[in-house]
Amino acid sequence: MKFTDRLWDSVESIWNGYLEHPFVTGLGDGTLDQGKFQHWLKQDYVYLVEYSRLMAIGAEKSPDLKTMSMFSEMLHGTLFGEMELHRGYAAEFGILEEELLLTEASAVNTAYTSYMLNHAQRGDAAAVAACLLACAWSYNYIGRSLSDKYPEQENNPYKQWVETYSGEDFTSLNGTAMTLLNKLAEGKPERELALLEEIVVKTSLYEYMFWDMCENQEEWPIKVGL
Ligand SMILES: Cc1ncc(C[n+]2csc(CCO)c2C)c(N)n1
Repeated sequence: MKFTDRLWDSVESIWNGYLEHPFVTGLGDGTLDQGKFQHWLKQDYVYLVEYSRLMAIGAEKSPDLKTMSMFSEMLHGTLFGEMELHRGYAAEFGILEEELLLTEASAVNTAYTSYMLNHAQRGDAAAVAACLLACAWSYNYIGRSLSDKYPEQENNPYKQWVETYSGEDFTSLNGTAMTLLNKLAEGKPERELALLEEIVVKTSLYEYMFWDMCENQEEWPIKVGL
């Protein structure tokens, strides 16, 4: 049994919760409020900057060249594939990239990226791969589920979103993330596997909190004007 099969059993119920989340169903049927989507766009752009640091840490901690190439492939896919989707939507809304980059990360966003960076810095390459997995896998899972459930996408303003995350490039990046963790987890004792599993479950819960944060357009509980 692959390590990712064991992980699937631990996250399945959380991930099925994403599919019922109003933000996610709104993306699928096109009814999502534009202000909520723009909140996601801005928060996610600065999230992806921190997420990119993870893959650079993974490359640095890689035990061999093949592993380094896989982290690097994901880093390239994020900076030049995924973030291009954000830049495209931002241009449609008249938002400049500088404005995206000036977004102050919300409380949930900060907690999520800090959690991953903490594990990535303290742990080995397997811990870094565990931090990356839920993000790549769950978005591909959501994208594919939405394109099955809502095959009629012609008038959906979020069509590009659904197509990007369900498409070949992201399915392949997700495959890389899964192979990477399965390979790095090989031969590890149960105590270490349990920690990797905890990271994947906690990041899955953070993913749920990120959807909630976007649905409710949350930032921080009190505005202090930093
Ligand atoms: C909060 C949040 N979680 C996951 C993703 C999706 N994602 C992050 S990296 C990656 C793979 C390589 O780009 C994918 C699919 C996101 N955008 N925002």
